[in-house]
Amino acid sequence: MTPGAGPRTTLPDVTKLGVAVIGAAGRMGRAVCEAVDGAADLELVARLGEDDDVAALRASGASVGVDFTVPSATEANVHALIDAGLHAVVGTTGWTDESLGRVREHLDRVNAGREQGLGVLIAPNFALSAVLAMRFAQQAARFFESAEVVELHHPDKVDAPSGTALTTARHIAAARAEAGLGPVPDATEKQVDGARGAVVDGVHVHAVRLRGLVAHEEILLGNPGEQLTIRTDSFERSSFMPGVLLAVRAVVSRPGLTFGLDQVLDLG
Ligand SMILES: NC(=O)C1=CN([C@@H]2O[C@H](COP(=O)(O)OP(=O)(O)OC[C@H]3O[C@@H](n4cnc5c(N)ncnc54)[C@H](OP(=O)(O)O)[C@@H]3O)[C@@H](O)[C@H]2O)C=CC1
Ligand SMILES: O=C(O)C1=N[C@H](C(=O)O)C[C@H](O)C1
Repeated sequence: MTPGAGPRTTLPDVTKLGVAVIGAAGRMGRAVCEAVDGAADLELVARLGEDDDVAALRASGASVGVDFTVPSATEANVHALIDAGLHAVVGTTGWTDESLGRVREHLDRVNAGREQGLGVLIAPNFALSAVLAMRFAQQAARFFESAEVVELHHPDKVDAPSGTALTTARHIAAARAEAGLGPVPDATEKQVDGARGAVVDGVHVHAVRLRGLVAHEEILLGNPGEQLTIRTDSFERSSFMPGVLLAVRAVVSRPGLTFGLDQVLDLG
């Protein structure tokens, strides 16, 4: 574990919220460290990588751990943060109903014995444009016969489809089911494997990987004679930082599990 701001010669500033970043050397981790460093009310007290022990954060002065790592590591990190008595903000992808359920149970158990409960906030996307795109897609879905999701990312991304696209597709599917819509129309009888993308709760999701891109998504909604396209583009990782900082500040007073940044925005 490397102290956040070089060798520390004084105790952490107790008027600031102490933040530890896990995955600190990664693309998002580096941006989060910089954003936390630049926030007057936050103090970056630790940067962790793959070989560091999350349990050591107990004595670091950190109140919140921020995880931007890899899908195979994130759940264990969150349980370790809870065991160390920290709140958690998580942007890493790969969460399922089952892994979310385990975190919820863990929090219930730990919070039963605490005056001030711990919170975990997991968001598939912290960019405001993406959060709004997901919400707009959910609102529009019931009015359209067809719906497909196309996500486009940098080629160094290890998972496909993106966590944002999975969440978008699930929201669209739920809205369609609630409105009593049947399956999307599709006469395909014969295809090269994968040509129609992945199917998430009945919604086709397509993943593009292209050098030069950061994070982008298009939601296509179709009716006879018309189309609605909802598009979000993160051109830079700075787009995620206001949402991450908002989540860090919010999570300390939101005991239990929160899924999605929309939950802390006043979206109605
Ligand atoms: N919610 C959101 O708004 C966003 C979410 N993401 C998601 O965040 C995650 C990270 O993305 P990105 O920063 O681009 O990925 P990177 O590969 O750049 O960074 C991941 C970092 O995690 C480290 N790491 C791997 N395993 C562990 C572990 N067990 N404990 C601690 N650190 C570990 C890696 O170290 P090493 O390289 O040494 O293995 C690396 O430094 C992805 O799941 C991505 O989809 C990305 C952007 C926005
Ligand atoms: O890996 C990325 O870059 C991103 N991952 C998240 C996802 O999978 O949805 C969020 C954003 O799309 C960037």
